[in-house]
Amino acid sequence: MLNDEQNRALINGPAGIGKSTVISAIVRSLKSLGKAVQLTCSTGIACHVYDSGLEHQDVLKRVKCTETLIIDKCSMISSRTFSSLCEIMSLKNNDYLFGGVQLILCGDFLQLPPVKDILYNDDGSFCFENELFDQLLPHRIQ
Ligand SMILES: Nc1ncnc2c1ncn2[C@@H]1O[C@H](COP(=O)(O)OP(=O)(O)OP(=O)(O)O)[C@@H](O)[C@H]1O
Repeated sequence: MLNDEQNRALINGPAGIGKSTVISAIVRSLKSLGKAVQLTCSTGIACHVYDSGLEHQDVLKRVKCTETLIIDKCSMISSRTFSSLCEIMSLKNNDYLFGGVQLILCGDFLQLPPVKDILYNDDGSFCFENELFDQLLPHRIQ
């Protein structure tokens, strides 16, 4: 389990290796410790950020109470969406990237890539191509 000094992690591996199983175990463990965990995936994030139908206040409340944010299928999170998420999470605490929440990304960058979206000026580049990614996670994707 991650401690306070291991505040962020990338769980990366090929299809069927057991990433989602590990995530489920992490969620169970963190919840048993009383942590406020939000688990979502790339399609879920699209729903929450753009067209979830939730009242803004509901999203804001959820952002502010989140202690750990887990994003599964992160290969489909574009660089632009990653920046947007970072901005949204800064509503919790503007002093830290992603509002200072514990961030756990999970996925396989050799599976589905982000979807390009001209309407949102999204060129479909990967989240790991975003400079914020380097600041948040020291991992290198080649
Ligand atoms: N330690 C393990 N021992 C045996 N089976 C496992 C183990 N971990 C996971 N599995 C099984 O392997 C299968 C794939 O696991 P899981 O869905 O977690 O993989 P994944 O890496 O998330 O896959 P994908 O990238 O395709 O979403 C599941 O049926 C799961 O129950």
